[in-house]
Amino acid sequence: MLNYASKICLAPMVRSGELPIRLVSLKYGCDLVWTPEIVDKKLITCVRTVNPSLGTIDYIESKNQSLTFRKHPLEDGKLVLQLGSSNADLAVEAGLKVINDVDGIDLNCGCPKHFSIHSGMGAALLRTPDVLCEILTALVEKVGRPNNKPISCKIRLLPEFEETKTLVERICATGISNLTIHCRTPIMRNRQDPIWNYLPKLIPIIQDSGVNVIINGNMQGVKDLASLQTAMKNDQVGIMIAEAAEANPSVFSEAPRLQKQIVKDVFEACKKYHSFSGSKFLIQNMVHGKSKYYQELCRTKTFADMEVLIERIIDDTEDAKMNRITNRNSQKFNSYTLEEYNEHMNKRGVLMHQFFDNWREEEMLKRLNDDPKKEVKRVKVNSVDVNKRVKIAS
Ligand SMILES: Cc1cc2nc3c(=O)[nH]c(=O)nc-3n(C[C@H](O)[C@H](O)[C@H](O)COP(=O)(O)O)c2cc1C
Repeated sequence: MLNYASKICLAPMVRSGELPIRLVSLKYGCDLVWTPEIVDKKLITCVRTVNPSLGTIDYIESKNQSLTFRKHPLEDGKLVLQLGSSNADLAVEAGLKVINDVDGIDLNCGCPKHFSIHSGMGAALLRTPDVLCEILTALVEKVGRPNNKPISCKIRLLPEFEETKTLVERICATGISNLTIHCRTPIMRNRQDPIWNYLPKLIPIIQDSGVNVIINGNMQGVKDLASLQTAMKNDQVGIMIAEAAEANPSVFSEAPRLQKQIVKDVFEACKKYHSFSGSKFLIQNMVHGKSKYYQELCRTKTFADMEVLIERIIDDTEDAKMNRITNRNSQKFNSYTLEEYNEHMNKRGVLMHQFFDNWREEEMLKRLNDDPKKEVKRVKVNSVDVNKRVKIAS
């Protein structure tokens, strides 16, 4: 049975969390990988096929023969499939279909995008806790337990502490094994710093009910796991990374690779396992828009074009963007040498300590201001401006 404690994980990401990124993340030390959200109805219509030439298991949508999900044996013991659902029966049917090929099933309860919430899925489930818990209970009883596989879910915070706590208590009573908290409210965007105000009160409630916790929201690399654990004095909590890994999946390693090296790694996996258009999207996320290669990359039309370009990038020791580590978070791109990157990550560790050392219940449990148009009044734990942080905390 999958153990989620103290793990560093690749987040579910539609389009981005496809097999090449999952494989490269695992190569650089990621412990567990999530698939992009797959909607229950779509998964149900898929046909499972063994692909002998690639050694993969493929789920192909019967209507248009498109590849919905591809699993590689290197993912064995580490793969969580994320479902989008608003119906317990459909979730169970979809879960049973894939359960033998994955190590756990996760329910997406955090996506705020229209395509998810208009049909009651994603973040809409946070406002329909009866449906949310019915789906989780059904998945635990009918998919997880009979197959000895864990069920988990990923949520966002609600603006009020008490309503978040009540929801979390209900979710933990469904029998799930892990709860991932994306520390933003549903209307917040990734460009906004996540909010950790509720964590010191929420995490013990979750862990005391026997459920593991993973923290998501602007995590930037493996050092953040150790920093967060020591700052929180909690060696069981794990972290999940999305955008930073989308831009450079070697952030799971203590010494992330330069953009040009990582682009090469991802390209090799793409050529083997992914479509050209899907691959181009993945690689565009790794090439800084200000790199002189970005426009050329956008113009490539085949894997062969792309390969020629990537060889030129590898040989170029001058391009400042490709010869550094790009760390994308909160939709900002920053480039570092390895030394600068380590310094940046160490500063984050200091900030995490300061945040939890200075945490004050009466101040932190106030309603979260989640209006993206207003200056959010909260402690900016993720700013690297230590002095500013100290001023706020004092
Ligand atoms: C391209 C992209 C696709 C995403 N798709 C999903 C998804 O399928 N399921 C989900 O729960 N969250 C999804 N998310 C949200 C991430 O999993 C994560 O919660 C969010 O980006 C915050 O993490 P970060 O600050 O490390 O980026 C997506 C995010 C991005 C950037």
